[in-house]
Amino acid sequence: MITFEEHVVRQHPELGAEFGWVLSGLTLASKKIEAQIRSAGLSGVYGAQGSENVQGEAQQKLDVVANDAMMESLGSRAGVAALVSEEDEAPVAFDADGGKYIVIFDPLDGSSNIDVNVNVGTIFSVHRRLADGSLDASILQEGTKQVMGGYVVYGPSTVLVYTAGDGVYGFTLDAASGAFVLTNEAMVMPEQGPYYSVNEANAVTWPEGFQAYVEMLRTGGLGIAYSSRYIGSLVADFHRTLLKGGVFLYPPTKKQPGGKLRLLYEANPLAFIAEQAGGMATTGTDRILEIQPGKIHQRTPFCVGSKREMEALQAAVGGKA
Ligand SMILES: O=P(O)(O)OC[C@H]1O[C@](O)(COP(=O)(O)O)[C@@H](O)[C@@H]1O
Ligand SMILES: [Mg+2]
Ligand SMILES: [Mg+2]
Repeated sequence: MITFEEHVVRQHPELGAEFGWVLSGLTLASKKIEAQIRSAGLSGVYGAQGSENVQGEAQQKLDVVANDAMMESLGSRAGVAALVSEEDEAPVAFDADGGKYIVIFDPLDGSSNIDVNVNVGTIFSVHRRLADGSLDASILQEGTKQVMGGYVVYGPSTVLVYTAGDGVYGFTLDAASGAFVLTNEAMVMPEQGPYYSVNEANAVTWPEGFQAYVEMLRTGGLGIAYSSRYIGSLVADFHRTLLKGGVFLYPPTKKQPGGKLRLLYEANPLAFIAEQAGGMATTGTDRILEIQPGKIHQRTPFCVGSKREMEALQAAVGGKA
């Protein structure tokens, strides 16, 4: 039995003892979040909090519970310079001078699905604090600089997936031991898959290239009779795409011409995992991991999936293949 912490420390001794603390903070927080989700109906934490986050989105009670769990579990750890959350306007600095790592996260992804008992998750990205830069510069690094990208899906099983740049590994929370145990060694995304995943209600407001692309998938242009799947929890839609192949898209829309999903704590960690698994992640035209972030809550169009579907997308929307 190999646990998540043991796996990372064995594969990446260069990350140092402080990184072990970051890992134990991440697993502690996700176990707290999973326990709250499992008993949400009993403890009355379903529903809206009655407040908005910095992005003007209605916060759910569980968004706040999950954010508190991440802040408490990671903030007290040696090695953490700052935490950046979807739910907080500004970074929260802890050991800004001594801490080596910055953890950026979406504490609970898929909020709109919480009350109906559909899979939700936590997405995280870890950067090194730059020795000679400000905290802001350390936070606003390109996705290629990530030390680790990962997520936890709270589904029928609680599953953690991570990459630190040498492949993708999956772990399942073992209720008996309370540990995330290695269950998916060296995960590889199929080269082509049976599903496309997109909120088609927005189709009429997508740029033309995206409309033509989805129409091409629907009419057998890639030689497969696709099925559509859309959960509306990015983390769960991504997890399926990683395991089964295909493509997930959140194109620009009339309402959100710059895209909906957030670069630092949604797109970047998942793009890192996708590439490490043999897939691709772009805005349609540009590689996600090479975008220079300008602000912490920046949004981006996000397209991720198998090589075959992604190359066809690049061709349809005029990007670099
Ligand atoms: O409802 P839409 O517009 O299809 O958007 C769904 C997307 O929004 C999100 O719920 C946004 O995440 P949060 O719940 O963390 O705000 C993604 O998980 C999902 O992919
Ligand atoms: Mg999210
Ligand atoms: Mg969220």
